[in-house]
Amino acid sequence: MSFTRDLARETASLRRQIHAMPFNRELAEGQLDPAIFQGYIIQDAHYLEGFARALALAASKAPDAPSVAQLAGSAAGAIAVERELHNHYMGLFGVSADDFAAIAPSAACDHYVSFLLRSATIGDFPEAVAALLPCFWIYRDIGHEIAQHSGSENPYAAWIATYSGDAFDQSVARMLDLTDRLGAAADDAVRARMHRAFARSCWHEWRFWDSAYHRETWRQPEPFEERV
Ligand SMILES: Cc1ncc(CN)c(N)n1
Repeated sequence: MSFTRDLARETASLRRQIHAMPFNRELAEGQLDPAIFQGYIIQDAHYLEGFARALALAASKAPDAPSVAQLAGSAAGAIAVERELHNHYMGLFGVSADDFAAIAPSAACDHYVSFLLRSATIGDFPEAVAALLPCFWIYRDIGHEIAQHSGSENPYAAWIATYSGDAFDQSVARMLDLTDRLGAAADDAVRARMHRAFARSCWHEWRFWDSAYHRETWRQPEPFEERV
């Protein structure tokens, strides 16, 4: 069994739950509340910047030039292609650059990005790649599944087309191939770290959609009066 099949088998239950999330079901039907999608897109724009930084950090640790080029290319692609998608929806929703800048990353977004940056900084190269893989793989699978059931009149068609399109497929295939090669060359300890990093990022993907759907904000302490 290939290493990525093994990763898929171990996270199958969580990944099925992600497909069944109300955010993804309602998006597929074109019924997702636009206010929820708007909040998600704003958070995703924050996420993408951190994701691209994590890819660039991982690229700097790659053991060979083709892997450096692959990860650095994915970082550039995330900024160019997915940013354009975000700008498209922010334009539709009337969210200006200043509005965007005034909205802080959510706790879920901050947590996910921090995890990716930590994996790419403190972790070794295989661990960083395993942490980054769900960002590619889960979106491809969700994009394809939704594309099968949804039409061009869906208000989220541009989002669906991006993640079910050929360009995204190709970048996912390259990431899967890289992970398989790293998994095959790794010893048990490295493979165990890769499994942990992969599973944690799958959980972060679930959490990101869950948090967007419930429009979570940072919990704050109640106002507190000092007694003198
Ligand atoms: C949270 C999240 N994860 C993954 C992707 C796809 N790069 C994304 N746009 N947003």
